Amino acid sequence: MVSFFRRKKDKDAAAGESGDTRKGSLDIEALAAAFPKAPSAAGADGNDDERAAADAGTGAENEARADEAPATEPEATGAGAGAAVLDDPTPAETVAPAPVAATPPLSSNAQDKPAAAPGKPGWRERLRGSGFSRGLGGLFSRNPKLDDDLLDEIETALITADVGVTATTGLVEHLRKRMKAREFADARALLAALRAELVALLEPVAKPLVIDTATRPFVILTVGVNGVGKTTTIGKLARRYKDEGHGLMLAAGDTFRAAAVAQLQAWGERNGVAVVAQGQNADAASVAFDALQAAKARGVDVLIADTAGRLHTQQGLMAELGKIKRVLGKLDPTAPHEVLMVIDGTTGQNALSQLRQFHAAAGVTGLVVTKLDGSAKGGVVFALAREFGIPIRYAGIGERPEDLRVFDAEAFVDALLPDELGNA
Ligand SMILES: Nc1nc2c(ncn2[C@@H]2O[C@H](COP(=O)(O)OP(=O)(O)OP(=O)(O)O)[C@@H](O)[C@H]2O)c(=O)[nH]1
Repeated sequence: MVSFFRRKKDKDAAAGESGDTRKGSLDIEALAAAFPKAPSAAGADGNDDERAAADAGTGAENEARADEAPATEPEATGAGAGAAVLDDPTPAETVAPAPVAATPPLSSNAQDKPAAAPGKPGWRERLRGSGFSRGLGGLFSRNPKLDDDLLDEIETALITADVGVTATTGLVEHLRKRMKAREFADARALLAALRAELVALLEPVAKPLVIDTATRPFVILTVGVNGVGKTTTIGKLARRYKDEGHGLMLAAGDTFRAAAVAQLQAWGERNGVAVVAQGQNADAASVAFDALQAAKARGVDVLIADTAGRLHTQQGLMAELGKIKRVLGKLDPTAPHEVLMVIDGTTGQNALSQLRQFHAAAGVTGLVVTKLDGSAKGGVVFALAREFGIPIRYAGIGERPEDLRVFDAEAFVDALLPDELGNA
């Protein structure tokens, strides 16, 4: 049987993997529409126009470039921690832990969901609904024959699950060769081989983030497109690192979205972690600068800086990431020590062009793939691994603080594959 995707493959490969901008812009619009935000009043920063366009999902982002140079970069003054060193003299405010009762909910429904079971069973429980799991599960529940049709159907299932044409073709053609060489006794043996190949694809990128305790503070800069879960991930990381005994500070560098600063402060309050903030519309680089100064002065182990979501096509906003990095580098030439890009697992193949652009602008050193629970197809993780080889540090498998797992190639693959093989 020649699958639908086999027929479409050449066309899709040309459009999707060679960076067809028209297709990309449709994906971007869909993404922006999926995470609508009320456009805020435009500030003095020309970047606000880009942000407003992105948040309103107008598709005007390509025209709304902010061409002006980023605002004046703060100088390393040797001033005390938290000192105002900006053109805008708004002092940085360090939020001390507050009563938990005052903390707003993490999100509308996060509180009501049952916690994921710890360890590998949590992966399977959360990823069962993924497109990947459903596609292959349906296939193997029919006891298929070991033949070319089965490989075509596997190919369709993988592409449908966002694995991408290049990665899928590589996997399937290798399995086909092995089948022709009579390596497999039956379909189950083929599935076992598929599992091994999927794990082998992910193993090189399953490299946990190691906090270098000799570097103090170890600075993590989080970046990503709007609404992918950056602030939520920072909250989860704060909980994790605090539990591991690290002294922490957070920098509320998402100064665009009205609720982002409050959201981060809520996470800080809940976990007893100080948050450096200057409020909405402050210069993100200056927040990062103040926060690093404060973290150094206090001897904090880990500083995690949030940034506003930005579409990867918005050149002015992408350049702002470079500015934040440069400003951090004035206080510590080795900072940031990790540029952690958060990617929404439901984004599909558009995640590849996002990562390409963010990597070019900010030098991404690690990934967090979020929202792998629920409706995510899961396959994009394989496409990212194959194309970039950038370490995948964590997987977000829910909204609760404990729903951030160190990325584990075997646990992830087993959670996606039919029950009889997966031992997660
Ligand atoms: N189901 C699920 N939801 C998640 C996960 N991570 C984050 N979210 C949700 O995604 C939504 C957006 O998360 P935020 O942390 O606000 O995203 P952001 O990237 O900071 O957003 P911007 O500031 O607009 O760029 C929230 O409703 C989160 O609860 C995850 O792993 N699974």
